[in-house]
Amino acid sequence: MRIDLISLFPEFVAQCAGFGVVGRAQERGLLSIHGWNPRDYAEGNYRRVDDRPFGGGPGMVMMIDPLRAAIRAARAADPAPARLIYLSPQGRPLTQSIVRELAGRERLLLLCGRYEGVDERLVAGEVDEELSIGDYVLSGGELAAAVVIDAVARLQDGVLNDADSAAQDSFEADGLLDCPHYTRPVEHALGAVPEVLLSGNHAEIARWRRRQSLLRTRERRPDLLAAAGLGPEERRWLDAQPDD
Ligand SMILES: c1cc(-c2cnc[nH]2)ccn1
Repeated sequence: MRIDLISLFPEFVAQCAGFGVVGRAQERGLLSIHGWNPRDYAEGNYRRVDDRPFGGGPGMVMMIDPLRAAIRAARAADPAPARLIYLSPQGRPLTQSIVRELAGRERLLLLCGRYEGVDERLVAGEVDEELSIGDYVLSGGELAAAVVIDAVARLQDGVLNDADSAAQDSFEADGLLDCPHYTRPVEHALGAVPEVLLSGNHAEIARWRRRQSLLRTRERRPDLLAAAGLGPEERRWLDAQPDD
């Protein structure tokens, strides 16, 4: 997968993407990330990329032309077509199913705004879709872009090894919250490891983990249960008393 990033701080995202699974994916040629800085396309002595908002108010707005030139340069750098995704609080909330859809694309173009945002005419004229990673305001879209890159990189063929893929299970496999995890020591002042996990009975361990995921999801994110497609035994678990 090729990812082109239009940002005033492309190195910020490249740094975030340089560690762990995503860093390894780049080293192995499974993922490439290219940065395009609108300031490199800004004109005038000060290479201006932002200006005051019409209508007054605080902050600055990113100007159309430097962004548009950077977007065009990014598109021209590779023949593969790509939709332009603008990371903004006004976007569609990012979910694992959206991540799966993005991960299937050959190429992503990610636009990161700064300041109060981007001139709406650029959004209307160039942006294909807007994505939000949550209902809060960041200093810019770069952290959101790093989240998208990490999530889609993990789904590229060959990126996750067996150890890594375990961490993919919860949302990826069934849309539920993950079950609790334990490791050595068995006994600790903070408590012991649940007996079933020491039993070696893999069927019982799998049932226990699934039940814990369901109970934890019901407790913390009941909104996720509707889409989980529960079987009859799982419904019984949820209908039973909490300590059954
Ligand atoms: C995506 C982008 C943003 C954001 C971009 N610029 C300020 N906040 C917030 C949430 N999700």
